[in-house]
Order: sequence, then structure tokens, then C-alpha cells
Amino acid sequence: MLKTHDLTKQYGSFLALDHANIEIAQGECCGVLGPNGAGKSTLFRILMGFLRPTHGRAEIGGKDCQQSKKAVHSLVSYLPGDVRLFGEMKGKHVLDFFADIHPRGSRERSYATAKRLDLDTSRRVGYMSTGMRQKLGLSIALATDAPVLIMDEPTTSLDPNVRGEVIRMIGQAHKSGRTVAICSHVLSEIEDICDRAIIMRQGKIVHDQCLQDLARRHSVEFQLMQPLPQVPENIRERVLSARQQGHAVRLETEGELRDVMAWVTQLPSTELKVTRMGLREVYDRFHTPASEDAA
Ligand SMILES: Nc1ncnc2c1ncn2[C@@H]1O[C@H](COP(=O)(O)OP(=O)(O)OP(=O)(O)O)[C@@H](O)[C@H]1O
Repeated sequence: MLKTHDLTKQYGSFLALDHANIEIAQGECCGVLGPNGAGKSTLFRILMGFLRPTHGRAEIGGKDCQQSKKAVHSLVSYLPGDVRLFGEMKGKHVLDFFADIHPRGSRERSYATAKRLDLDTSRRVGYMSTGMRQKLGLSIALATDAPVLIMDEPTTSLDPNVRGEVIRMIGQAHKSGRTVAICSHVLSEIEDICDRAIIMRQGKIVHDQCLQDLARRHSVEFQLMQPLPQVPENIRERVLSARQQGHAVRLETEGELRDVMAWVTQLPSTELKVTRMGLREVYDRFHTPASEDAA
């Protein structure tokens, strides 16, 4: 549904996006992660045709994002990272305006979304708080029935309850079969609704993680007063890594834990701790200060 080929963007001599190849299948929900300045918004803006790539190309629904902007815009509902709307207009009139110009917009759905987000649409945009303006942007973007949603930090500036509601709404859009690309700095939001997460660093795609696979991964930590023996043959495939530093041992495992635990518990191990691996562990592999220095 959404595809980029060697997508590259240079701002002067600065490389913001570096030969990015991404493919998001129809109906998939894909999170795009990375620290400030990694190139996420640049990627989304090129997908919307608001920025011209220096090299490479992008397509949505088989339409080229540069050559066929109008066709692409009719397929996509986009929430920009910096929601800027008309300060003089009342919220309700902004909703009417965008519902009317988007081929898949609907005033009724916009009002219903604003109500669900508890937004007072009788206020002028200029008098709204940052969070209220974000809710207004969301009421515009979530109210179309466009098959693709591109959301640049949708929960920014929102209080925790509204954040949860917005993530539920995006999750519902995904469950109803829509394709979603979402970037967020809140890893738990991505874990809650996405099928996949792409990690970016300095304009490059450095990792592509299926979240269902991640749910099957565990970290098994314990203390062992002797050197760790070789991992037995029957569980070797499930133990992805085994490290010992002093007495502290850490195994990274995938899949069924029972046989791994049977081996660990027959060792003279103490202080055993099993943790389900999350996106945090994967993200940290690419974005700890040490990994940033090495890049
Ligand atoms: N118009 C521009 N001119 C020059 N540099 C730019 C321009 N727009 C973005 N950049 C630079 O490109 C890099 C990528 O920016 P981008 O906004 O895509 O990052 P991001 O991953 O979305 O960051 P954030 O999480 O902070 O929103 C940054 O270093 C930024 O300073």
C-alpha cells in the first residue's frame, strides 16, 4: 500500500533521509521510531508530496507521491507533527472546512470525533491551548474514511486520558482494515496498536521489528557462581544470546520458555528473573548513547 524506494532527502549538505526503503502492506499498522531529528517527519512529508526527495521515490496505493499528489491525498488522512490551523476561525468552522475539502471527509464524523475527545469547538483556534489544537487536528484527520492514515506524533501535548483515547481510535481504524503509519516517542503506544516498528537513526532505517515476534522474546537473568556451561542442544535454537559478566548471566530467548527454564533451574543459579522483552530493549540497542557515538 505504501512503498519507498531509496528515498533520500538532503537539506543543503545535510542528509536527513538516507536511501530509505520501506514497505507497509495494506491493513498493516507500522510504527516509525527514532530520536529527534532521525528523519521521521521528513519521511512523512515526502509521502504527502509536501517535500521533494533528492533521490528515490515513494508511492501510496500505486500512485507516485510527487507525480500524483491529488490521487494520493484522496487516499490519505494526514496529521502533521506541527498542527497549524486558522487562528481566526472557530473550531467548528475549521472542522467544516476540512470535512468539505477532503473527498472522504464528513462533518458528522468530525463533530463526533471532537466530542469523543471532549473538545469545545465553539472556541476560536487562536484562543485554544496547544492540546486543544492537537485535538482539533485529530478531529480532522480521524474523521475521514481514507484507507491510509499517516500520523506524525498524534498524542503530543495531550493529557494521559486523551492519549489513551486517541490510541484506541487509531487502533480501531487499524482493526477496521485501514493502513496506518504512525510515529511516536511513546514506545508503549506503538506496542499497543502496531504490527511492526521501524527504527530510524540519522536518516537510515536501522531495524524492522515484527511486534508479534517480540512478544515471544524474554530476558532470563540469574546469578551463577561458576562459568556458564554450554547451552544444551535441545534449546540452542531458542537461546538467541547468552552472556556472563562476573556472576551475572543474561539469556535472551525466543518462543516457549519451559525447556530453557528447566535447564536454568537445574544449574546452581540464584536471583532468577524473567522479563518479557519489549520495544524498549530493541530501541535501546540502536539508541543508547554508545550506539549513537558508534554511528
Ligand atoms: N527545512 C529544513 N532545512 C534544513 N534542515 C532540516 C529542515 N527540516 C528538517 N531538517 C533537519 O532534518 C533532520 C530530520 O528532521 P525531521 O523533522 O525529519 O526529524 P524527526 O525524526 O521528525 O524529529 P522529531 O522527533 O524531533 O520530530 C533534522 O536534523 C532537522 O534539523
